[in-house]
Amino acid sequence: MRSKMNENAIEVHNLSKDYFISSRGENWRAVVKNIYKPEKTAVQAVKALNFTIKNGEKVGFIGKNGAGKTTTIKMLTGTLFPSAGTCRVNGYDPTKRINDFKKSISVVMGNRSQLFPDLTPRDYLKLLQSMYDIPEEIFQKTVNDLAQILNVTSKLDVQTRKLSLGERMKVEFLAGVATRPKILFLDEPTIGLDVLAKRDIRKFLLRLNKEEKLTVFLTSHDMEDIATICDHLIIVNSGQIMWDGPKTDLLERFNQNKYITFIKSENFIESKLGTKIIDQDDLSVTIKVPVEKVDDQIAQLARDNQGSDYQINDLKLEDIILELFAEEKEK
Ligand SMILES: Nc1ncnc2c1ncn2[C@@H]1O[C@H](COP(=O)(O)OP(=O)(O)OP(=O)(O)O)[C@@H](O)[C@H]1O
Repeated sequence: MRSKMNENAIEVHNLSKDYFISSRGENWRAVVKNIYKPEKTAVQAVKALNFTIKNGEKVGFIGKNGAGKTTTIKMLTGTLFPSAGTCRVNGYDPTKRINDFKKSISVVMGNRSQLFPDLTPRDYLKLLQSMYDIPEEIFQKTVNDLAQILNVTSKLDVQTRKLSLGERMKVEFLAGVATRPKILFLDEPTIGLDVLAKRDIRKFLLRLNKEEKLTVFLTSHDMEDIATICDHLIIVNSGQIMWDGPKTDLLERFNQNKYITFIKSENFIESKLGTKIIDQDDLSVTIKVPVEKVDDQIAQLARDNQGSDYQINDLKLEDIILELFAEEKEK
């Protein structure tokens, strides 16, 4: 049943997913035994997730490989049943897979195309138009506007198999939003794309979010994607939530420090630094220093003749997330 207006876009309560995999056995005896009585081991991919996403938020769902991101998206979009817990998406229970629910969301996966290689994008879009029963005039305007923002107008009548990866992904995006979903789920959507294609897609998402209040749920290993698009971050580790909150809160938590990167001198001695090394190679080294100590630290390094070409940088989102994972490991 549809819940009331002004609802949250996504509500997740204790959502869990276990996969069961059968082991083949270490020797032929075990293999034969397994045929008659298969032994199954459970993989806990998602462990009791709880989070809420408001309408119109742009959420970055971040985690290392195997953290449970795709599994979560599959449960939120109704392609996988949870082992425990519940979720509501646009007020619907995804497991019911009713048409109104399916029409209210779209999914774009960077590694799986939804287009038909033999059709042109325009033919595919017409198919969507009739499936979603969208009036001709509105649909044409939507497609033309969106194609222009994405710089793919000239590609709409080219057979899909002849498009480059970037052009195809742009058409996937276009098709994803041409049906006017309320939530767009994106799983690694810019994987393998060049900087220009990424820029067009980021601009496109920000515009749709602003103008249409489209809720965006994005998983990406590209921290530039996350940093430019998202305002709410959920970081997962081994199927559990490690951080859930506004991006600004996370940046603030780490903004008491700066990174200093410099070229090592011939006299460079690690033990003289007196501070944590973040990264180093044969040529350069990066250290983390509290903001108020940056000047003193550089003066000291210069006095000790430790290096040259000092550069002071803020911690980027990518660095912060790496530090969060490091903190978690130390616990
Ligand atoms: N069909 C499946 N059967 C068994 N185990 C699975 C299946 N799909 C995923 N897993 C396991 O569940 C865990 C979570 O996988 P998932 O694909 O959700 O991670 P992810 O965060 O999306 O990773 P990536 O960033 O690499 O895409 C992993 O340990 C994975 O091996």
